[in-house]
Amino acid sequence: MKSVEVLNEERSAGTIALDLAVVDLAKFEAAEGEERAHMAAAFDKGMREIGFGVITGHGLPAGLFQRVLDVTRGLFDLPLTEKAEISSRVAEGQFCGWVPFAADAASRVYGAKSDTPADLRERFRAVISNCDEVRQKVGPNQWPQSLPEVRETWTEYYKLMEHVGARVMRLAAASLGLSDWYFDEYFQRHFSVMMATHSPPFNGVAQPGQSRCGAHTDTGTMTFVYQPNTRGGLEVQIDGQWRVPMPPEGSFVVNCGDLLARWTNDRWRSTVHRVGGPGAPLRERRQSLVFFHQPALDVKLHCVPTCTDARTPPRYAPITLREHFTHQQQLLATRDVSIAS
Ligand SMILES: O=C(O)CCC(=O)C(=O)O
Ligand SMILES: [Fe+2]
Repeated sequence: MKSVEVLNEERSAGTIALDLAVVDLAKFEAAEGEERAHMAAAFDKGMREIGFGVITGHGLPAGLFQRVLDVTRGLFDLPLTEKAEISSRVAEGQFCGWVPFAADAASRVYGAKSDTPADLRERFRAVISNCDEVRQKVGPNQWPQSLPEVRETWTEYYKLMEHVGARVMRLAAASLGLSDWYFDEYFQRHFSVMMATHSPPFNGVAQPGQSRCGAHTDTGTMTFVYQPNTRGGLEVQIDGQWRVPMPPEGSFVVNCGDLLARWTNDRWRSTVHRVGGPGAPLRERRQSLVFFHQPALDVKLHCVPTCTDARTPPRYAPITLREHFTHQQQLLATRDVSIAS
């Protein structure tokens, strides 16, 4: 068992690539019989053993990633006074909007000590949904008035990602031996969060254990990460070593969060990861686009039926996403968090 602090201080293995199962979504959807079963099995194996995979063939238009990165860079480059106007800190309970550089630490949320150094990144988050309960949970979106293209481009990306998320959950269903549509109903009023991160070029000396985003697991179901390059980027902790996924250009790294691990009775793994840890190059500006695809807030998630049998009873009680958030906060407040290595 390693503490979060120890994980944060462990040096990046740097260039040791992490091999991930790559699934071409369009090919999967067109495949039949043995070929389809083979692709589903590869995804299942990746989620069981590593908790991470790669999605290609998602159909997002060429150039969209770069457009979103460009307009969002414009947002991050706004004067601080303008960014303060769209801050997520304007009101209690407000979630959408800009989060300043080094304002918090993902590891702290995960349970690290409160003096864990802050993450070397700023963020912007939006939830483009009309569902009442979703809006109530996150507050209004906070778009920069001087850059209308941010709202337009983000809306385009978010709408396409809703669809990619639903398609990947069909792949997930097939991988778990369920009917393809098993998860659809849970995502009807989904609570998905789009987030962009920005780490400006860093020439200073990072504090011990400081990174662009400290060691943590994701809370929700599936996370889709697009990063334009891997330098100073995502690192995944496998067998005690920090390893670097090397996804093909234009693809997503996809990972399983705590709630999906729970839903699958721990058949799938929610694996510890971080960004630009000690030893990683931080001199270049880094941006990433992260889409947390999550189910409806108030639908009970019962153990996936193919993940339990007479010898493997459900380990956890049914739970909703909203209850899961509360439950995790309570756990973090009380436990001395250590992570199995
Ligand atoms: O920026 C990234 O590539 C991923 C960040 C991350 O893991 C997170 O915020 O949960
Ligand atoms: Fe994460």
